[in-house]
Amino acid sequence: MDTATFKLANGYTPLSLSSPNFILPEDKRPFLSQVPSLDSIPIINLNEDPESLIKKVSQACEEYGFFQVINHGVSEELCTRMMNAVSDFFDLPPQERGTLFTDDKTKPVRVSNYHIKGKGEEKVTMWSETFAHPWHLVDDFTHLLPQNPPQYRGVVAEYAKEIGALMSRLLSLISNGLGLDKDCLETRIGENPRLVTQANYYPPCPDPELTLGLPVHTDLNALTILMQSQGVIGLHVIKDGKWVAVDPVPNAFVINLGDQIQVLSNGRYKSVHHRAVTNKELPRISIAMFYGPNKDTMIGPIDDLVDEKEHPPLYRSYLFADFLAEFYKQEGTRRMVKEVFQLQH
Ligand SMILES: O=C(O)CCC(=O)C(=O)O
Ligand SMILES: [Fe+2]
Repeated sequence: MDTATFKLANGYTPLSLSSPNFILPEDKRPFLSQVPSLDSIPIINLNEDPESLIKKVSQACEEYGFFQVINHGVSEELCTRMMNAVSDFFDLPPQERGTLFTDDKTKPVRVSNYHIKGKGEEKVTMWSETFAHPWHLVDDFTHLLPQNPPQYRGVVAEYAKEIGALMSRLLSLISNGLGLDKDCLETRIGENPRLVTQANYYPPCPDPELTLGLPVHTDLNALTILMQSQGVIGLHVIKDGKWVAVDPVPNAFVINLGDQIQVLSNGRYKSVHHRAVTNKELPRISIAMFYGPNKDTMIGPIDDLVDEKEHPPLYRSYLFADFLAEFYKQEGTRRMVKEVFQLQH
C-alpha cells in the first residue's frame, strides 16, 4: 500500500470520522455512559504469600478471566522507557511507519488497522493503529525490529526478558490454581512458544460514541500481559454479561487469559470478551505481550482436569495451526473460534 493511502488508512492524518468509514452501525456502538468503571477487575499484589496468591489468581481466572497485578517485579523505569519507545514509534512520520503497513497477516512485523464487517454491511475501520512484531525469550529477534526510533530495539529486548520471567511466574501460579504442577501449563503450551508484541495506538477521537478502538474479541493466545497509558480509560471487559471499564492502576499490568488456557483448563478458566474504546482528549497506548503455542502444538483439555462423569472434555484436541486458520477465517466478525472446537454433550 502506498503512503498516500496509508495516511487515510491509519485514520489519524487527518482526523476524520468519515473517510475511511469509522462509524459503526448503531447496534455495535459502545454506549459509553452505560459503562461503570469502579473496581471492575481484581487487583492482585504479587508480593503476597504464595498460598493466598494462588487462591486469588485462581478466583480471578474463574470469575473474570482478567486481573491487574502490582509489585510484579518489572521496574517502573523500564516500563516508562518501553511506553516512550512505542510512543516515539507512533510519532514517526506516516511515510516511515507506512513502509511497514500491510494487510498480510503472515508478515511477522507489521503496522495495520483492525476492522469489522458484518454480513451485508460496509467495512468499518477501527479508530486505532496497531504495530505487531515477535518477541523472544532466548533468540535474538531485535534485527527484525525497526531501527527508528533509535532506542526501540534495545528497550524491547530488555522488556521482553522481564516480561518472559513474569509470564513464567504467572503460568506457574495459574497451573497451581488448577491443582497442577507449577510447570504444567508452560510444558503443555510448548517449548517454542509463539510470542507476539502488539502495540495499539488510539488517537483522540472527535466522537467516541460512534466508533471503537478495537473490536470485541477474546485473545487467541494463552496469556497476555498488557501495559496501558496512565490516566486514560480505554479497555472494557465483559463481566456477568455487562461491560465494565478497567481503570488504569499506576505500575500495574493487566493480565488476561487467552482462548488456549480456556481450552487447556477444560473451560474452568475463562477467556473473556473485551474491547477498546476511544476518548476525545488524549491519545492512549496499550502494549500487549502475547504468549501462546506454536503452530505445531496439539492443544486440548489437560487429562488431569477431565473425567467421564463430572468433567467431560468440553473441547476436542487440535493442532494450533488449525485454530489459527479458523481465527483468520472469521476475520472482521465477532469471532467464535473456540466454539468450533467444542464437543457436544
Ligand atoms: O487497548 C487495550 O487495552 C486492549 C488491547 C487488546 O485487547 C489487545 O491488544 O488484544
Ligand atoms: Fe485483547
